[in-house]
Parts: sequence; structure tokens; C-alpha cells
Amino acid sequence: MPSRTLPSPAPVNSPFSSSVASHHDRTTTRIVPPLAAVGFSLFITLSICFCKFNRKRRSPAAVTSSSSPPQKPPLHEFSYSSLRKATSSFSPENRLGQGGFGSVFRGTLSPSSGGNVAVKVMDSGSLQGEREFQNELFFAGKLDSPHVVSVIGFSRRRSRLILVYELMDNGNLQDALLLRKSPELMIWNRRFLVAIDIAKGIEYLHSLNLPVIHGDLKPSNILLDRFFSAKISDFGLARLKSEHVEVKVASESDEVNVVEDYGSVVEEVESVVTNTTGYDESNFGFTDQSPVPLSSPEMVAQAPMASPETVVSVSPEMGEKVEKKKSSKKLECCFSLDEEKEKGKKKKNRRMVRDWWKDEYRKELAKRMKKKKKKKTLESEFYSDDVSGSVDQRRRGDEELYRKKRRGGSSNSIGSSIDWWLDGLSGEQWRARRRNSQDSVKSCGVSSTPSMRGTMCYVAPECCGNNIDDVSEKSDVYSYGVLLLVLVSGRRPLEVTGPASEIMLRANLMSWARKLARRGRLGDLIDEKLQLLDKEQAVLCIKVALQCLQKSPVSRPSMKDVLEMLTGAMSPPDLPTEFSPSPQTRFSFKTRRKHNR
Ligand SMILES: Nc1ncnc2c1ncn2[C@@H]1O[C@H](COP(=O)(O)OP(=O)(O)OP(=O)(O)O)[C@@H](O)[C@H]1O
Repeated sequence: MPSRTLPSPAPVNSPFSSSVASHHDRTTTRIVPPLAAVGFSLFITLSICFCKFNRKRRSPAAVTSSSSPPQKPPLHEFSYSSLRKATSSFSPENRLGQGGFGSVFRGTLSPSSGGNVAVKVMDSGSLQGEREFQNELFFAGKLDSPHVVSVIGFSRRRSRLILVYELMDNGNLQDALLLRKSPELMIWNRRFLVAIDIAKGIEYLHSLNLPVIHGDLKPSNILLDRFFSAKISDFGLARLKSEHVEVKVASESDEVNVVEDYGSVVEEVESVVTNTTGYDESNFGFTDQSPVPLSSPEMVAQAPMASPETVVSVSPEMGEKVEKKKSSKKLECCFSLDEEKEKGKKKKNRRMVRDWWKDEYRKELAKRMKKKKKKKTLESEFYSDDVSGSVDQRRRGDEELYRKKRRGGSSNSIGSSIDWWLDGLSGEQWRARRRNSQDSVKSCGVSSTPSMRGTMCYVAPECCGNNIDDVSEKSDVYSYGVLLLVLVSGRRPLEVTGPASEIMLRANLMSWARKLARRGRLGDLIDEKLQLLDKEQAVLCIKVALQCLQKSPVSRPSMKDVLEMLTGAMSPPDLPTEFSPSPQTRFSFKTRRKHNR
């Protein structure tokens, strides 16, 4: 009987083992494929996720979205009828104010469209108005700050241009402070906070990637919301910073190297002639901001052939283009015009504008000389500490006339008469003047913008010449200095009311502040009617203002420093050694050279 032996472990190749193995194999083949598939798909999924995550981390979009502020929603294009309805057919009761280029009305839209708004209707047919409108829209797309009045939208109906802003319930600073419409501003702290808000707003503009120069800072362009927070408005004269630009007008294939700054490129574009009827409507605004038109060679080639009623204009598209080109530090050639032609045209335009201004000066001077001979003595008194031996920057556009009169033997009085006239223009007169200038623009067909750099009394001396490169952030700093003095004193920069002795002493706010500084009596400048006054803070404001009002732009502090000085983050400033706002010699020299050319 065969003994039952326990089956020894089967060798691998035994039939038994093969049957076990085949059984095992069958099990494995049944289990492994799904497992492998699961594992494989898990692996694939994980690696895809990893790749995606990695790419996302590295993508510029991810970087921007995390580090840059959220994009502003696009501007809304309103229909004319909706705005007419919102303002009860632009009824006089809804009128909030009148600017140089149109009226502003209160409007009520649906909450989703903006709720309560301010609707600015530009005077139809005004070229400057159109220009300001374009500028406003261009900057509206760029600016986003709690210290800048927001543009909500716009409307365009043939030549009727309308801008829609957030409503600022307490109107402008000029009315609130100088017409004493807001008793709230009689409390010192409120005024100080307004000064800080404005400083923050300007600092924001200057700290942008492409700094924005407002160019027209004055109380009527500072609006107050219902909590009396101040915001900067009116970017009609604003521009991108201009420094040194090496622009070679070259052939199509050439490239133009842009050194550091692009504002001047915008300025260069100003000399590209466009038709009076304006910009191409389809390209106007925010439906498509693509920077097509001005760079296209066809258009540039057409430019000089435009009709006689051509005007100088800057377009939003160009600004956009300029910004886009910044990263590459190169700007493709925008101009196929040859250099000589372009220069000649520019020169001719400038000459026409200058001639017009000269004429205006001459007329105004004659009138003033005839009517107010007595004032001569007062003027020389006011400007005795302001006017240096050199010709004032503000007279640069009128140097010929100045020199002629000087030869006539009355240099000082004439010089200061011009100053007096410039400084003495009230807002109304200046506005009227700007309107007149529009007429002139129409008649001579050239933009008068080079002469229109802000509002008299607030505009920095270097802005009044023909050289656009003289305008910088420091020009805004100067205007802020005047604003600060106005805030602290509750007075206009020029007040010629009251008895003669009063006029002689205080008429010119800046001169008065300088005189007081020399006498160590800055406190005299503070508004006597202020309540809860913090005198130390008020004197600090005057000192900062005097720093801002220095004649040399480089000596003025930056807006960042101004803000830090006012908030105590930086030690208070020493009084500047020189107080004269008259311009640097280099400006006069440069301009004279230009004139002679
Ligand atoms: N968003 C707004 N909310 C409330 N009121 C406004 C608003 N915008 C303008 N206003 C009022 O309308 C007035 C006219 O404004 P606008 O900007 O047209 O001209 P301006 O700045 O006063 O003068 P200019 O155009 O000559 O510089 C302002 O002074 C202000 O009182």
C-alpha cells in the first residue's frame, strides 16, 4: 500500500506548481490590471494637477491677480435719453456748478447704474472741451483711488459729450471754504484732514507706474463727499509724466528708443494733426481701447494732408500705447513724417499760439495801465520779495513785449503788471478767458494748450512757459502749497478787497506768508475764525506750504515727503532759505534759445 506522503513542496516546474501558479496568475491577471489602471490613472491625475498647480504658480496672471489691485470695471456708456431722464432734462434746479467747458447736473440713476451721480455736459463744439473729455476718459480708465473722484461712465451723442461722475454731496472746496458754505470746515481738524486727503490723492497720482501730473490743482477741483472726505477731480489738463525722451523721427523700419519716460511721447503725439471733427468716434472710448490708430503708418502718412481746420490733439489710444510699450523700453516708430516737416509744423503752431497770447497780454496790459495807474506802487510792494532780477517764467511767452517795454524804461512796473494781471485773474475771468481761447483755437486752428497749464495763482511758475519738459510732479507740489495756505488762512491766493493798507500787506497770500516767515510770525496767517485750532499743526502746514512754494522745482519736496511731514512720520521741515517763486534761470535760457531758433 503506498504510503501517503505529504506532498513535498512542489518544484516550480512541477505540474502541481504550474497549476497553482496558473491559478495564481489567473487571480493576478484578474486583480492587477484594474489596480494598475487605477494607479496609473491616479498617477496621471496627480501629475496633471501638479503641473497645473505649478504653472499657475508661475504664471504672470497669478502673480498679478495676487499682487495687483483688482481691475476697475469698464466705464459704462449711457444713452443720452437715460441721462436726460436722470437729470430731469438737465433742469436748472439740478445744476451743481459750471466749469470752464460745461455745466454739471445732479442726476439720479437706478442703484445698479450708479445711483446719485453728477453729470457733466461739455459745451458742444468746444475743441478744448473735447480734449478735456478725452483726457478725462483716458485717466478714468487708469485711476482708482479713494482720493480721486470716480468716473462712472460717459455718453456721446454727436458733438454732445457727457461724463458721469460719482456724486460728491458737499460740492467743491472753493465754495465750501471760501464762500463759507460749509460751517463744518470752520473746525480745524476737518480742514487738516482735507489737506491730508488731497496730499494722499496727489501722492497716489505721482506714485503710479507712469506718474500722472494733475496740472490743475485748485479748490474748485477738490470735491467733498458727504463725510467731507476730499477727492481730486478734473483730469482735463492731466498728463503722464514727461522727462527725457529720446525720440527720433525715423523711417518705418527704424525704432525709437525711449529713455525712461513716456509722457513726452504723448506730447510728441500732440503734434500729429487730426481732423477738427475730432477723433474717430468708433475708436473713442471704452468699447475698444486698442491702440491702433495713431501708430498706423497709413494714418500718420495722412496726417499732414488733413484739412486746414486741423487741430493738435492727444488721444487716449496713444496714452494706452505708450503704457503698453513701457516694458520693452522701446517704442516702434509712430511717425513716418520726416523730421524737418514735423519740426516746422510744431514751430508754426507754437508761434501762432504765442502770438495770440502776446496779443492778449498786450490788450490787457493797455487796459490795466490806463485804468489803474495807482496800482503800480502796490504791485511793486507785493512783488518786491517775489520778483527776482530775471524775467519771470510767466512772462516767457511774452519776452519780446517785456523787453520792448523794458527798453521803454519802466521795466519793474511793467514786469510786475504782468504778474499782477496773471495773479489777479479771478476764476471767472480766467474761465471766460479759456472760453475765449476756444474761439481763438477755432479761428487759428491750433490748440492753445501749451499756454494753458493750470489756473493762475495755483500754477507753478515753470508751467507757464512753452517747454513741456519743465512740467513735473513738482508743479503739482507747488499748487498743493498754495492750496495748503488757502486751507490754513481761509483766504484766496489773491484778495484785493478791504482798505489799501490791508491790500498792501495781505493781498498776495504767498507773499504775505513769506513776509511772515521772515518775521517769525507765521501764526498771523491762520484763519481767525477757526474753531478747536491746533496751532502747532497749522504752523506746520504753513511751513510745509512754504517748502512746496520754492521757486526751484528740485528744491520742493516730493508729495510722499509732504505727506510724511504732515502726518508726523518725518520731522517737520526747516523754513526754506529762499522764498521767491520766480523761475530758475535755466528755464528762461532754454526758452530764449528756442525762441531765437
Ligand atoms: N462729481 C461731482 N459732484 C458734485 N459736484 C460736482 C461734481 N463735479 C463737478 N461738480 C461741481 O460742478 C462744478 C464745475 O465742475 P467742473 O469740473 O466742470 O469745473 P471746474 O473744475 O470748477 O472749472 P474748470 O473746468 O474751469 O477747471 C464744480 O466746481 C463742482 O461744484
